[in-house]
This record gives sequence, structure tokens and C-alpha cells, in this order.
Amino acid sequence: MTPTIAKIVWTVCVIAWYVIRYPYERKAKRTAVARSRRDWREVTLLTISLSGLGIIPGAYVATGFGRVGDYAFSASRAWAGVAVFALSLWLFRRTHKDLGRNWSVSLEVRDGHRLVTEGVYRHVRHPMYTAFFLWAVAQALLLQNWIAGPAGLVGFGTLFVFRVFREEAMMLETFGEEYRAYARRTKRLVPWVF
Ligand SMILES: C[S@@+](CC[C@H](N)C(=O)[O-])C[C@H]1O[C@@H](n2cnc3c(N)ncnc32)[C@H](O)[C@@H]1O
Repeated sequence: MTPTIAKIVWTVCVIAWYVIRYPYERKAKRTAVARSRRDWREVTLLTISLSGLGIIPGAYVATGFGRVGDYAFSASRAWAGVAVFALSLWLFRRTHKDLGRNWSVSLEVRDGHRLVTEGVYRHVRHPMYTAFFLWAVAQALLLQNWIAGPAGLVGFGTLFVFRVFREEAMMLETFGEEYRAYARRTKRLVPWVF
């Protein structure tokens, strides 16, 4: 493993993520939105997250930032990044399959929206966010640069912190006691932990 191969792996994994998402994005677009909380705050958070997980690391992969922020490359850290990204992609696929037409990129409730509580949603309420955190960790391990590496954790972490309570409030408003009971028996990100 070399820094160049690590950059190629990051790029291939991001493309693989989009290949997983694309068919669900198309399907979701065909299902009307009944209620939306996609306001300026959501757009800002999505932009911050996209910058940290896509634009900043993408610019680093393309230009190398003139080596500014690079530190000594460790092949074993990069291999750990490959394993974490593989786990993240597996979880992305499972979350998209389980959510199906109920998925939205933002805070939206669709026509005929159903509360999904099975599959990877059985033990955690936000497994797709777990997958994004795994992506961010993998990025930090693969792109060994002080700017591009941690950008994903900062970008996605910001979205998570400012979105998760609003999302849960929206779900509670929509599904009432069903969501309250679901929240009581599940954790947010890691099964049985938190
Ligand atoms: C980007 S998805 C993320 C879903 C979830 N927070 C996760 O991390 O797996 C956000 C949308 O998914 C929908 N959603 C979240 N949890 C859901 C559930 N358990 N069942 C059905 N829809 C859900 C909501 O409509 C929300 O707008």
C-alpha cells in the first residue's frame, strides 16, 4: 500500500457508495413527499457534510495540496482504512435496502411512510449515520493528511449533531407512540452501546 493507492481506494469506495445509493435515490424521487423540514439549516448541514466527505478529500486526491498537511504514511493504517470502508459500504447497502422508499437525503416524510424497525434498524435508529461515521474514520485512515483526513469526521459530525434531534422529533411527531417505543428499545449509532 502506498499513498497513491490509498487515494485510489478512497475514490473507488466513494464511487461504490454512489452506485449503491443511485437506484434508491431514483425510487425515492418517485414517491411524493408528504412533509418536509428541508430548510436553510438542512441545506447548510448537507453542504458542510458534502465538503468534509467529498469536496475537501476529493481536492486532496486530485491535487495533493502541495503536500501541505501530509504526515508519515503508514501502510497498516491505510489497510485498516480499507477494512473500515468495506464495512461502511456493506452497512450503506443494508440501510438502503431496509429503508427502501422511506429513504430521503434530508428531513422528509413521504406518502405512505412506514416506520422501519427491522433489519439493521432492529437495534439502532441511525445505522446510515453509523455508516457515514465509518466512512469518515476510513477517510482519516486512508488519506494521511491533517486537512483531508479528519475533514469527514468534522463535516459529518456537524451534520449529525445538528440534525439527529430534529429528525427524531419529526419521527415522533409522525409515528407517535410507535416511535417512542422504538426509541426506548434501540440505541442511536452502535447496538447496545450508544
Ligand atoms: C438520511 S435518512 C437517515 C435515516 C436514519 N437516520 C439512519 O441513519 O439510518 C433520513 C430520513 O430517513 C427517514 N427515516 C429515519 N429513520 C427511519 C425509520 N426508522 N423508518 C423509516 N424512515 C426513517 C426519515 O424520513 C428521514 O428524513
